[in-house]
Amino acid sequence: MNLVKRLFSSSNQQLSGLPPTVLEQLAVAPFAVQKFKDAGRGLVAARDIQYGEVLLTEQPYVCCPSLSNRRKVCYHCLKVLPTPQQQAAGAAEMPISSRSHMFCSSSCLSSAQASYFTLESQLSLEQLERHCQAYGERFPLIAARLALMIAQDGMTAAAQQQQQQQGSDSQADPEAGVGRSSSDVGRISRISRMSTGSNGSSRWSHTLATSSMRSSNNLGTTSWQSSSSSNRRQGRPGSYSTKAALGPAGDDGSVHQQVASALGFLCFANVPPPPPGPWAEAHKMLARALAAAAGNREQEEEAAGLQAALQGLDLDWYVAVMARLHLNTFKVEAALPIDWSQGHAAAAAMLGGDAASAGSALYLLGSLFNHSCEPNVHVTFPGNDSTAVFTAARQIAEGEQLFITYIDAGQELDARQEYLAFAYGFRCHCVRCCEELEEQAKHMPPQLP
Ligand SMILES: C[S@@+](CC[C@H](N)C(=O)[O-])C[C@H]1O[C@@H](n2cnc3c(N)ncnc32)[C@H](O)[C@@H]1O
Repeated sequence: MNLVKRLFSSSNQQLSGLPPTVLEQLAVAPFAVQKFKDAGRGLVAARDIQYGEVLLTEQPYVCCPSLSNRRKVCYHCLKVLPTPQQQAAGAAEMPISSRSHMFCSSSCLSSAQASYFTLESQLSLEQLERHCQAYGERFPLIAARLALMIAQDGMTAAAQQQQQQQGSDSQADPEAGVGRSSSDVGRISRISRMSTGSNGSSRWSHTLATSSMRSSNNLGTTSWQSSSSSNRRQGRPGSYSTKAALGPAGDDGSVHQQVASALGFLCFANVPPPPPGPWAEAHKMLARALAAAAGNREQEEEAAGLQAALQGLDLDWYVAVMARLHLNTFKVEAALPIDWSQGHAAAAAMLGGDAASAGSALYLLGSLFNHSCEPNVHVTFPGNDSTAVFTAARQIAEGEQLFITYIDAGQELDARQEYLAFAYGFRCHCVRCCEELEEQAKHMPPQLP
């Protein structure tokens, strides 16, 4: 514990931005956060760790099912749903269907409704889903879920504020406005802040990097290319920090601020303006769907609250979110039932493509694990849902850095190096890569003088 505190306090300013939930988990974890020269923050064993020890069990901050397996997993927690045979045998809880989405339990449906699904059920994300299918993208759907969480909160906050105001107006002098409670005032200012962002203007065109901004991003000097070949671009020095674009972080209780605080602490890819075309296209589709929902609302206050929230979800916000999702999202691997009647999809599932994935999820503390092609920590999803369990893959000594693998570590050296540079913007110098590079160099033909 002392080591955790020492490492934590001796590290740079970025660590003070860790969200409270992450700090709580870190306080009981057998590891600490440390800053590394070439890899940004990472996690280090705070004591000797035994092989097979569970280091962390984490729920996702946000997750989303893969398009190909949407009807096989819970729309909220990604739990694999019982097969029709299991349902018929009465061996499992019956899934609940709502608006063509499946939920594993009524509590998952209620949690989804309280967060994003009430609003989502009133609009269509079909166009965005088609776009994701066309580009093989999964992150726009997570960004959409975050946007729905923020928009639904803006909408309900405005409606509640109206109700409270009506209640207090009937008791107090309406002209003096003395019936407005302090929480009303907080909500009013919160909605107006959400609509203008941190500086009240669009940030995309004029927020250029300064060296201090770049230093808050561990990719500041590296090149980055998106994992989607359709939006390849080279990260250049001179691109800017996108943290401000997430909106003001804080604790006024709004989901917008919570999301800004949570995502603001994650590392992100430098995305120089203009934004990648497919990102701008996807954002337009999302904004259109949300705006249509605002237009369809009967309650004036709700519509106004939704409109106000939407202004904070501009293209800058979207790019800032996507720049984080690309570097930090995990694929949730689950034991999905294989439908052998779907020959092609069954083959893809066997080969471990997207068909084998329950979905994608973002973990806040889990995002601090750096990569090695010979990891000492394994990530599994033993509950067949989005709860990630990080386990020691061997005995680890106090002070050793903890690594997971971001890729299929069974690949050859060149493929691993190429993919890590392409998708995560770094050159891997793990022990295995260094040894294999050395071996490769021995077999290179001698250079002519
Ligand atoms: C999921 S984050 C890991 C935490 C990150 N280091 C941070 O400061 O938040 C992924 C990013 O960390 C950096 N990274 C992870 N493993 C690395 C490694 N072995 N060598 C260099 N950079 C690494 C890369 O910039 C990568 O895009």
